[in-house]
Amino acid sequence: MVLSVKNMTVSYGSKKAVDNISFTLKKGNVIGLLGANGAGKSSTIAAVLGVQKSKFEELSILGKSPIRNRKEVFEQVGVQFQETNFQDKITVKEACEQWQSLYKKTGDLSQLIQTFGLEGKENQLVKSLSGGERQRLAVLLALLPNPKLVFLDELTTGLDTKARRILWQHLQNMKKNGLSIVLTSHYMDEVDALCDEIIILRDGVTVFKGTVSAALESSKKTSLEEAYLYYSGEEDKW
Ligand SMILES: Nc1ncnc2c1ncn2[C@@H]1O[C@H](COP(=O)(O)OP(=O)(O)OP(=O)(O)O)[C@@H](O)[C@H]1O
Repeated sequence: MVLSVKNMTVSYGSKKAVDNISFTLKKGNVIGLLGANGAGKSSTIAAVLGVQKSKFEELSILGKSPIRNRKEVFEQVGVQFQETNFQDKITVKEACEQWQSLYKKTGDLSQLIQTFGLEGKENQLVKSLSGGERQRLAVLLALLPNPKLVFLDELTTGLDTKARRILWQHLQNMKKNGLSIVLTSHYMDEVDALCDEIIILRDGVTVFKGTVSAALESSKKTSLEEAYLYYSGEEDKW
């Protein structure tokens, strides 16, 4: 297993933000964490990465503890944050080089710059990139260590239709080459295109875990969006 989480709970004071979540992820598979705003997706990722305190029976990434074997594990793991905080006066190239220096081995930077449509923008300040370009840079940085597992938080928020489809295509190819992905998304077309399995969280509780087709079957809905709304408790709620 690339990732194994058993009975993990994240609490903020007396509030349980994630209640007893369990899941596993195999090589080359994609799992989607879904749920309304505040359902516990980011807290789950932070706890799995070991940056948020949690209680658990088991937590292992590539067979090791991300807490005890932090350095070793994170050589092989990429993380895209919802809002990557870049320094004010840093260029695209400098941001990539800074990120590269954190890892012993990285993938081919110029290839990735091409893949993510940032060629010709290497010397541009990151803060002057468009929102979509900055988002693509954040995904590029997550993939820069040539990871075995990558965490993508709100992967294509802010990307236009074409950019989303190109990105899905790239991820599907990387998946075929064995990349495992944990992603959060509010877009069910994206989930449908990429995920082998989904977990739907509602107030921190896992209300559905399984494949997209199992979600359709058990909810008796005809689209993933409807099934998602049914499970997440967002139906008819503003
Ligand atoms: N540091 C914190 N202290 C107290 N409560 C927190 C903290 N971080 C998150 N929470 C609460 O925990 C719950 C889960 O938040 P989390 O950010 O994990 O949700 P999410 O599913 O990622 O939401 P979104 O879709 O809006 O990003 C929310 O009710 C949130 O207000």
